[in-house]
Amino acid sequence: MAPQIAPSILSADFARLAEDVERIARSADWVHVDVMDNHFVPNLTLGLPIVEALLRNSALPLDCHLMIEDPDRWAPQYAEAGAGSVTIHAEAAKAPIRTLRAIRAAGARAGLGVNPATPVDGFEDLLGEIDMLLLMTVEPGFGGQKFLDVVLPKVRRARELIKGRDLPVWLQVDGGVSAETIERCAEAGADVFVAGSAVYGADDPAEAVRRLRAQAEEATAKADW
Ligand SMILES: O=C(CO)[C@H](O)[C@H](O)COP(=O)(O)O
Ligand SMILES: [Fe+2]
Repeated sequence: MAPQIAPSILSADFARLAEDVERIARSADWVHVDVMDNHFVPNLTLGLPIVEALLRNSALPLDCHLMIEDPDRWAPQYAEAGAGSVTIHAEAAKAPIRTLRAIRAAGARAGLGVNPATPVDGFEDLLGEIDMLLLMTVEPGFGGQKFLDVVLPKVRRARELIKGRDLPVWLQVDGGVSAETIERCAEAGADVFVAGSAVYGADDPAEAVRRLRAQAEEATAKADW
């Protein structure tokens, strides 16, 4: 699967969200939307009404990353609203299989997210229930943090597990992904790259996306997975 770039609007201008999404519309694949509830993570961002408004304004699929305490209750509503993908956190979900199935039944890709310290071994039996595995490469909660190299062996391990089962599961890295780190992520096995500050902190966000894509494609072509 060709590398996908998903700019995170966490680093966009929240007063001009539609315009900032439009700025990357022709170069990005997905728009990554970080939903934070100030309970699962110590930050508060946006919720369903804003996602619904973005859905009316964006031609790109919305990739909703739910960093919330009660994803079992909320995730299906994001899928029903029309999100392209909905990711719930393994640390937060109490009924992950039911919730992942509800996301898929509503027509969205189902994602499972794991924090930097959560191992992926133990979730291999859920791989058949998901379309994407999201590995946090920073502690969730804020944009602009430093990439955690310590997660890279887990990216490799996750790629092995996905390959071993021959499943069409996207492997997404999220946090601190930039021109300095994207190649290491691609070499380790990631194929979806979330980048917030590296895109919206650039003078030309669309060009930043194109550069990240070129780096990811080159590193993937050289990778051994
Ligand atoms: O989920 C997230 C934080 O919890 C964000 O998606 C992520 O941090 C993107 O921002 P940046 O690229 O600036 O790290
Ligand atoms: Fe995210």
